[in-house]
Amino acid sequence: MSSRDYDCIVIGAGVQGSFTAYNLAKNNKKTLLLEQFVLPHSRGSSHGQTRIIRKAYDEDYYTHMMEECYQLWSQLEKEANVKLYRRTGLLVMGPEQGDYQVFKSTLERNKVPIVILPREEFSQHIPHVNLSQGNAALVDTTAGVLYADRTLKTVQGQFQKLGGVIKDAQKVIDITPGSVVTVTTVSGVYRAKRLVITAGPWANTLLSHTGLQLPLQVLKINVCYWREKIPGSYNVQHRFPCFIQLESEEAKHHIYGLPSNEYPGLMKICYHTGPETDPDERDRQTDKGDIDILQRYITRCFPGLVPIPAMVESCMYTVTPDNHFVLDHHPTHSNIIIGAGFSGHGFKFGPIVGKLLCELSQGEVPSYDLSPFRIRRFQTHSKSAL
Ligand SMILES: Cc1cc2nc3c(=O)[nH]c(=O)nc-3n(C[C@H](O)[C@H](O)[C@H](O)COP(=O)(O)OP(=O)(O)OC[C@H]3O[C@@H](n4cnc5c(N)ncnc54)[C@H](O)[C@@H]3O)c2cc1C
Ligand SMILES: O=C(O)[C@@H]1CCCC=N1
Repeated sequence: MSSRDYDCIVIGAGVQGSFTAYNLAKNNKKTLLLEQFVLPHSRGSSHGQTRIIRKAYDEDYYTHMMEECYQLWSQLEKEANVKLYRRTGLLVMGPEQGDYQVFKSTLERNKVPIVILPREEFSQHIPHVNLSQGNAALVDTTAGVLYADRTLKTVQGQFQKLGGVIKDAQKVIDITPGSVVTVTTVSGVYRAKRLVITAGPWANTLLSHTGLQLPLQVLKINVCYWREKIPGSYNVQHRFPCFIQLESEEAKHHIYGLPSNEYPGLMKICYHTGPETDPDERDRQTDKGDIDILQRYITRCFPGLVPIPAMVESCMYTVTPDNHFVLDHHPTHSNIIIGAGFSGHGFKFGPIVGKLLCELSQGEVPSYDLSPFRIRRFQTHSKSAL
């Protein structure tokens, strides 16, 4: 095997590609992880300080996957001797009869420890928040915060310790499928028996070299931080939880937030959708409709925050029509595996996605039923040129 030949190449060193590469190296596969930008970078979907981890979902299969996923997060923390997760709980609020009931049933059915907060006790448990009229509230006590940038550094470091090779500033510009796949970057040509594509917002750009297009939409998300009027009111050390507002007067999509933590005195609250963007032109997208919605919601429900964002960072979602991931073999080239369309909720699944993409690439039976994540569900959308 020459130095340019690998058992497996992974394209894209975001959370999903990094965990996939790490799993491959753990399985003694000679693995190359290619990244277009110099690492670390803030131009994809995995950067920033924090993400929410939770078992509260409306589908059982996500809650099931999270059972094992929590263990994998904890294993990585032990292995690398680093703290990646902080338990805070997740406050779920929503109109009593809507999605809220579905979340509650999934949590109860799966015996996830929750606390129901009756309206009359709400403010005693969650000060400085107004529960909307007709809304109910519960806390998923297993939920918390993941340290995102630290995770990428850790998992990439562990991958390298296992002998894995990372080449950054190596944008892939061509892929030639075959029993041995040839991958051409701006500065080299590499070959492998198996290829995993985890290119986030650039998935379709890369897939075009393989004759496949998926129904993916790239959205720009304004990551807004809001200042506490009284410092500490929403602080992680004062046990303020993460939250999801499922529906609201202001918005059809979820609004979610994390306690003030990474930037003292600032709480992160975002809207779970945004305007469409070209990933290479993200900062030319200046639509602020999401910020208007957040300002109205914060004024009404978080009276302890100044309703003008103190800081706005940028991130991107790559969404599928049903908001479920794509974890599958390429329909024509079975040695090419695709992890895409994480639809703004994929970070927490990184360890399990990495395990599953590794299993798929090795032709093993995946540990979970992947039918919700198959490409063929898009049959009416996907434009395969093959
Ligand atoms: C604001 C925001 C908040 C979020 N909150 C949560 C949350 O609370 N909880 C949660 O679980 N999830 C959350 N998510 C979602 C989660 O962060 C994403 O699902 C996840 O980061 C997607 O990772 P990825 O590896 O697929 O993509 P990316 O991180 O974008 O990685 C893809 C990588 O591929 C590289 N690449 C692309 N093309 C090429 C090429 N040609 N050659 C080489 N490299 C290439 C890119 O540069 C990039 O580094 C949030 C996302 C955002 C934006
Ligand atoms: O995945 C998550 O937990 C966050 C919060 C809810 C909306 C999307 N991302």
